[in-house]
Amino acid sequence: MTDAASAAAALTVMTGAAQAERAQQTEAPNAAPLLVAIDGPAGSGKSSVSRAAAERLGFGILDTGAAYRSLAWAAVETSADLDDSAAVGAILDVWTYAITLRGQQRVTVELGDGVVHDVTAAIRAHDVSGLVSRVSKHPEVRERLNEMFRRIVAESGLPGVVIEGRDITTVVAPDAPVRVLMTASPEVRAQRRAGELDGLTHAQVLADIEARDAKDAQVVDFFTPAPGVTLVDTSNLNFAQSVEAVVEIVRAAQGVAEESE
Ligand SMILES: Nc1ncnc2c1ncn2[C@@H]1O[C@H](COP(=O)(O)OP(=O)(O)OP(=O)(O)O)[C@@H](O)[C@H]1O
Ligand SMILES: Nc1ccn([C@@H]2O[C@H](COP(=O)(O)O)[C@@H](O)[C@H]2O)c(=O)n1
Repeated sequence: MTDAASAAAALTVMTGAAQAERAQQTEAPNAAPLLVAIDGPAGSGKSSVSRAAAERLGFGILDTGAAYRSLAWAAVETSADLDDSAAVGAILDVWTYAITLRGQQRVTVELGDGVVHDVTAAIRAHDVSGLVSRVSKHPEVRERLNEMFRRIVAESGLPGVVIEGRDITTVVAPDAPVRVLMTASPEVRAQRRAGELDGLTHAQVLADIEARDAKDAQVVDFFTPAPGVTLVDTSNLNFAQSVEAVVEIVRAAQGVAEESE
């Protein structure tokens, strides 16, 4: 499939100036989607397992880390100080952010100058992973992104959305009918990630993910399940088993909802 065709096949949700214009042209969706909130530390499998589970369920998937990564990418691109909350906020004032909720992930950022950057690959770079905690530590930035996430989900028009990150079960969607904390031991997470990152040893990957988790955990708790949140430890589960575990939790919640109707 060409880039253009795959972008058309996927559902993209825009934010910012372009989103406001689009909202005037389209009708509001009918019902709020069923929300599946998934949190967890780096490399626990949140993104890949959430994506596969969402496909099985016919739901969309919102990867919230992609927005923080895109913001870090944009700060570097515009030489903004990542530690300065106002400078990072100024990017949010002008940017138009778009991410696909179905199909292959595509993330684009426009920084107010009309140039649309496809950052899908760039935001996964090792240096962006090392910088992203510096933008995600700002409470004002988090509040604005959280608003954006809620809007993206509400306007998706989908029957359900799996939304994954660090504070989805606790801050972004604490009332979601399904809330999961996905964990795995640091060694297992590093092992999985090392397979993806050429040139980095297991020890380097382990050090990187532990350092990022430690910084991120100063802002939000994604190690302990909040009350009502189901813990899924994937340390001893293969990929298919992890997906099955999430799908089962969602199906059980759907069954309970149907019984009470
Ligand atoms: N249960 C599992 N068994 C084996 N491999 C897995 C399992 N879950 C995830 N993986 C693999 O582990 C790697 C990391 O998973 P993923 O990118 O989904 O983690 P993540 O929690 O979203 O990480 P990050 O927060 O750093 O983006 C991927 O290569 C994925 O395919
Ligand atoms: N809800 C979230 C999601 C992400 N972050 C920050 O973004 C970084 C990248 O997230 P990945 O899921 O792609 O690894 C992460 O390290 C956090 O700094 C966040 O704060 N809240």
